[in-house]
Parts: sequence; C-alpha cells; structure tokens
Amino acid sequence: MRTIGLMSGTSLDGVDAAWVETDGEAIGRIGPTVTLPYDPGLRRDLRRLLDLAPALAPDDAFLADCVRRLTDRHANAVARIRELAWESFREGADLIGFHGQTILHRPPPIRPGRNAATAAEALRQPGSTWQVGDAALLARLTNLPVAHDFRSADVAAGGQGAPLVPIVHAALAAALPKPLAVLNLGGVGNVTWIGEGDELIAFDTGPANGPLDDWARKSTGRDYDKDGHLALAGEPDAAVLGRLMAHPYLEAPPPKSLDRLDFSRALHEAGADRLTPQDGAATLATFCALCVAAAGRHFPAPPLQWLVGGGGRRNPAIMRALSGALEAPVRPVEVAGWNGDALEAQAFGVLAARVRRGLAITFPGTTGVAEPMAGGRVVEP
Ligand SMILES: Nc1ncnc2c1ncn2[C@@H]1O[C@H](COP(=O)(O)OP(=O)(O)OP(=O)(O)O)[C@@H](O)[C@H]1O
Ligand SMILES: CC(=O)N[C@H]1[C@@H]2OC[C@@H](O2)[C@@H](O)[C@@H]1O[C@H](C)C(=O)O
Repeated sequence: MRTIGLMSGTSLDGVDAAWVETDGEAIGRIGPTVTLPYDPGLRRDLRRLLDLAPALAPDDAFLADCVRRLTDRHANAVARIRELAWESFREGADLIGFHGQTILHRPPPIRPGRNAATAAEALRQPGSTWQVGDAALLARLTNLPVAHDFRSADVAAGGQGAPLVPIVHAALAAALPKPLAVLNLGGVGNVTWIGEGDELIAFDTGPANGPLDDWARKSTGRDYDKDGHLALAGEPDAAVLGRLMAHPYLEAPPPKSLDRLDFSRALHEAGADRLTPQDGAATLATFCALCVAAAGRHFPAPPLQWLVGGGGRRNPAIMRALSGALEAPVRPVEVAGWNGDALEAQAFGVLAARVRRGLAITFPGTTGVAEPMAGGRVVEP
C-alpha cells in the first residue's frame, strides 16, 4: 500500500507527513516527507485545549473549531506529499494514517498497588485517551480512506494505549545489531528496546521537550530553546533534580505511558519554576536525560547503542546530558539511515496498513495488553 502517515505530536509544533510503501510488515519505498508548522494561533489554542481537556464536552464549540483547523492543516500536508510523490513516482496514494492530536491521555494506573491502593481498585479504573481530528472530513477532503483512532481499543482492553511506534522501530532495525534502544524525544520521551531475539519492550521515559518548551516560552517568549542556547548557558540544579528523580513513575516497571502534562505538578513542587531561565532550562534538559537513564534500568540487557529521533536530538544540551548519563554510545537515528524528523509520521503510514489488514498494532511488551491486539478504524471517503 502507498500510505501517507500523519503525526501531530505532543510538542504541538505542527504536523509531520510522510509517504511510505508497506504491507504493514516490511517497509518498501520511502517517499517524500514534510512538516507543516501550525500557525501561532492554532498552537496556542491547542495548548489551551490540553488544559481544558479534562472538563471538555465532546460537542464544545471551541473544540470543534480547533478540530476543523487541525484537520484542514492535515489535508494541506497530504496535498503537499501527493504533489511531491507525483513529481518523483507519478503514482497516487492508497491510504492515510491519521494519528490526530492527543489532548488527554489517562492510561490505566501504571502499577496496581502503587498508584492505586489495591489491584482491584486499579481494575475499576479504566483508562481513557483522547485524540482529536475529524477523520471523516479528512477522507472527504482527500478522497482517500483514512485509518485513525489507533489507541482507544488498546486502552479499553486495559493497555496503556502508547507507545505505538515500537513495532515500526523493530521493522526498521531488522538488520541492526541487538540489543538496541531507539529513543524518541518529542514533548514526551519514549523508548523501544529490541532484544537479540527481537523481543520488544517499549514505554514512555518521562518528560522530554514539553516542559522545556513551556519554560522557554515563559522565559524568552520563543516556542523552544533553539539549539539548547538557554540550557547550555546554565547549570542543572542538583537539589531540584534530586526531588524530581524521586517521582514514582521512574521506578515503576513498564508498561507505562504519560500525558504531556503529567509532570507539571511535580516540576512545580520540586522548585523547578523558581530557577533562573538558564538554570531552569539546564535542569529540564538534564532531567529529560536522567529519565532516559532510569528507563534503561528496566531493560533486560544493556543496549549496544541508543539511536535518538525526534526534535530533542537537535538540542545539544539534551544530547550532552544523555551521553553523560548513558553507558552506550548515543547517536541520532540518521546514523542508521533513518529520518529522525519523519519517523513517527512514517510509522503511522505503516500502522495504517496494519489496521487495514487487521494485524496487531499493540503488544504485551509495548502497551501491556494481554495479547497482541488489532486496533484502529478505517473511514472511507
Ligand atoms: N534546533 C532545535 N534545538 C532545540 N530543540 C529543538 C530543535 N528542533 C526541535 N526541537 C525540539 O523538538 C520539539 C519537537 O519535537 P518533535 O517534533 O519530535 O515532537 P512531537 O512529535 O510533537 O512530540 P511526541 O513525539 O511527544 O509526540 C520542539 O518542540 C523543540 O522542543
Ligand atoms: C498518548 C500519546 O499521544 N502519546 C504519544 C506521546 O508522544 C511521545 C510519547 O507520548 C508516545 O508514547 C506517544 O507517541 C508515539 C508516537 C507512540 O505512540 O509511539
């Protein structure tokens, strides 16, 4: 299938789109990729939606307006990819994979007995996850079938609903030496550990760029700490880091996943927001790396290397802290020939093909579902 994968991640910076040819198992020709940034108004409104989400009615007018603008932007990204693919291949697309924008993610408690008072209480707390975007509208606007709603069946079955990309990391890494860790540093961090027998363990590591972006916006008015300038001019605060590293999420064994705002209160209580702009940024960049090191302690065997994708690999303060905190070499995914900006979008093309074929998209080692599970839905134009 000639798929167009679309991902708008927790950083709320825009939509990544990518052309991938795949049967959902093997990855064939990889085509053009684009990122269409959101305009500042949409970015601001989506950020507001995250705060409003817990109390938002599904038919809220502000939500509906955001969803329409978001879906339009995705349709623009599809149009651009089609133009580029036509120039290269003279072929049309078969299927879109549309992740949508996560505005709320409340997976089941990560560890019965720790987060919930008892295992029975945990079972009484079903999770929920909410990705917004109008798949039927996107199908109409593009005249293509759209695979969407990738996470909710998994959460309904007791899974974490995230991460979903690990199966695609494993497909891409087929020929690489194992054990291998693939790290994505978006708003939230997530890692995939692939063992020698292709065993998969994947989970969210902790906050990555999300708190740093909020911090940069508050202290400099910019959307993010470009090239880590602010962080590199400061010193990480050991006391704040010590308090943050005591967060129970880090020690809890996988499966586990996070909402973009899950650490907001912990960051405030640890005193991160009382630091200078530079020291605050240095502390948050280091915290991102220390969360990754804590994640590594849950692997069955140490990885030979860490391959890093997502925008965080462009932040030298984060990369330096990672190299300091991890024992194996830390390299951008480009060393394996992958595209670290488009990897997630490509993955949603592959996942769309899997949804179309009814193949499993979540696994006991990734989201913690009891059995490998199909999910997602396809809406026809
Ligand atoms: N040159 C750069 N210097 C520093 N940070 C950067 C740079 N380029 C990108 N980033 C960071 O990367 C972020 C975007 O990363 P990415 O696009 O991987 O996130 P996402 O896909 O939205 O998130 P997620 O993977 O959590 O869903 C930006 O918000 C910024 O913090
Ligand atoms: C609920 C949700 O949207 N989670 C995202 C988020 O962003 C990074 C991390 O948290 C990851 O678990 C997931 O995205 C990637 C694409 C995934 O599912 O693999």
